[in-house]
Amino acid sequence: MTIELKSLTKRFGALTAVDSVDFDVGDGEVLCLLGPSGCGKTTTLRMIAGLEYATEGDVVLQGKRVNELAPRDRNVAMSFQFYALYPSLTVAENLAFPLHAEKMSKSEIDKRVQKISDTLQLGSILGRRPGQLAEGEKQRVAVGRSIIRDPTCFLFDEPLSRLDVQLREEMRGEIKEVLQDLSRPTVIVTHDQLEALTMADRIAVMRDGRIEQVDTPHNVFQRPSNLFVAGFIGTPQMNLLPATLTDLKGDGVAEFAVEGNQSMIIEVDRRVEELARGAKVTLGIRPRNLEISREPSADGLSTKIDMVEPMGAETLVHLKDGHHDLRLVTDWRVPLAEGDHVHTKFPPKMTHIFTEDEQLLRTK
Ligand SMILES: Nc1ncnc2c1ncn2[C@@H]1O[C@H](COP(=O)(O)OP(=O)(O)OP(=O)(O)O)[C@@H](O)[C@H]1O
Repeated sequence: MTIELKSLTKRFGALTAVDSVDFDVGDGEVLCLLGPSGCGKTTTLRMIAGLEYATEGDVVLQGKRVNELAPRDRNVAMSFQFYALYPSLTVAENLAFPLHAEKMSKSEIDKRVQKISDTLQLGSILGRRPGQLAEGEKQRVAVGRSIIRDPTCFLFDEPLSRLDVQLREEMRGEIKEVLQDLSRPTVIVTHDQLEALTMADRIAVMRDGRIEQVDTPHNVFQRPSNLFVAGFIGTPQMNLLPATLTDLKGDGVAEFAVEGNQSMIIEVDRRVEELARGAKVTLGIRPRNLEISREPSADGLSTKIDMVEPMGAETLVHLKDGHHDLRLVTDWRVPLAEGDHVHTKFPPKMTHIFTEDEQLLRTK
């Protein structure tokens, strides 16, 4: 492991900005720190870079504890945005710029520029100035400039936040490819879940200074370890319904009383059998997993269509069951009218169960 954080904690006076954070990042691995504003992402990154000192815990880079080392002695590359090229310098000069501070020979600098230019396919534009580049090209040069120093690890803080949507989409894939080729550990801070889901090998979801889950993008989405992660990851947001387990029918089939007096019988995780009747739970189901039908049945709730929002290939339907708002995404072609009464079905095994302590009831 080349970046290891051990019980890393940062306090600013009475505020614990980062609270006993543990994770490690291997060579060639991209870990995204994801979470709402103020949850401690940037402070964690700054402690790895040495721009903030840890109050407690350790930062270990390539097996060596670096807590007391100054940023320049850690040989990490930290960049905030892939932007701001020097307009009067050529692409080659922009790329070489960070190397001048390192007192490198001209031939070594040329070699590095050549290598980066090959990796990012900048060969044909090396002699141009930023004003003569397309936006996507400028971005590639900016990425190149931030990785040319060959540090032990890369740290990026919201690297794509200033870009427009289309460029962001292009750059996500491109940066991921480049980082994979470089075989260094990378930590990227973002509050944009799409960025994390597409660029990360693993995502660390943070809240209030703590890590809630560190896992692959697939697992963070499919098996959120608690209610916070479930609600934070996924757009539109997962439907979360407070309910009480009223009966167990065997084989993971259970009856729930959903707040507001409706009950339904659905197939869920078999571990539901470990809960006692009367247990308070939260049922979580993604909007794309809900189904609607005109016929009432026991495996769902009767609802009324509150709003229909076309989203191109899919339609977002807002439903009300009297007490809750449910979101459903469908490509259903049958016309749906606002005010219609429909039955909202919870298909087998699509519903997550969160226990009273907000943790996911896990499959064995
Ligand atoms: N130098 C500082 N002095 C005092 N408090 C600070 C300092 N730096 C950060 N904080 C506080 O620590 C907490 C975590 O901040 P941090 O910038 O790490 O969050 P973040 O998750 O990166 O947020 P954002 O996405 O908004 O950048 C916040 O409450 C912030 O106000």
